Amino acid sequence: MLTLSGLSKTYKTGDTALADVTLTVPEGQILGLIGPSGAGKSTLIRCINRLVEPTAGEVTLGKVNLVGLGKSELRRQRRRIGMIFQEYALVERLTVMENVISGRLGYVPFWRSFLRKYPGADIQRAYQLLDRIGLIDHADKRADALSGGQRQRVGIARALAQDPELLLVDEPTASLDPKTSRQIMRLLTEICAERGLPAIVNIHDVPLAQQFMQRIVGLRAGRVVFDGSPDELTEATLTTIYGEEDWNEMRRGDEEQAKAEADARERMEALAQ
Ligand SMILES: Nc1ncnc2c1ncn2[C@@H]1O[C@H](COP(=O)(O)OP(=O)(O)OP(=O)(O)O)[C@@H](O)[C@H]1O
Repeated sequence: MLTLSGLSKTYKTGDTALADVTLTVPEGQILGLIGPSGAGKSTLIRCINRLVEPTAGEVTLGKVNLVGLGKSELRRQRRRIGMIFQEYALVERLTVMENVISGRLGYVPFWRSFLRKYPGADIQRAYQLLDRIGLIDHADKRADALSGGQRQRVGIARALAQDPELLLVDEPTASLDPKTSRQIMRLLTEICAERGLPAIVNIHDVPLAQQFMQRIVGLRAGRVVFDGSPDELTEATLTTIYGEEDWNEMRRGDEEQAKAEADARERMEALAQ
């Protein structure tokens, strides 16, 4: 379980990105973080593993408050948190398998990783993960030979190789087309459910969040302005989170996207006849 208490962040520039955020994410829950640009979503995710230092508040994972830990203890505690990034952050010239197993880096002595001598159990586990994400046949391919969706699958498997107790996911589908985005979200939610793994997903796509998240937290100007289930997310609440002008614009964008997808489907069907 993850608990944030009074979490705040003011950058040196004077920008207050987070103001007194308090929330608990129980085991197995997948929480979507939505809000306009600059609302503090990335800052929130980065404060949890202290890639950004919070100005005040606590981040408690299990029984450990991560705020205030010294460098080496923080490094150890970070193993408990898997990160999945928008741009996948794979090592392009390494193979799929090597990328997945690099999730074990925090656990093996430096010389072993340098010589690429991972323990047999780690290798076996990495193959199991590759099988789970449907890429076992691509194990020996270089990461740069994969499609965007496949790369994000590798990103997911690498985070899981770490055996995390929490997943932090930063805009996982921002570089993917709508269909692949749904496949990735489905995989992510299934895996969290299988393992009882809690996750916080920074997601800019509201319909995708509504379709896949169990709980949605809306941030605006660093504060939580909505915390509830996807079906409680009404037009009125979305207007509160995004502001009237931005929400209307986003909705128009979504409608145009849906229409473009429907047109493309129709054209494909006509070609197939
Ligand atoms: N390194 C930084 N130094 C100073 N200010 C920052 C820094 N990073 C973020 N900010 C400011 O903090 C606020 C929150 O930014 P953050 O990136 O967390 O928002 P976000 O909701 O993730 O936005 P987006 O959806 O555009 O990525 C913004 O006002 C931003 O300008």
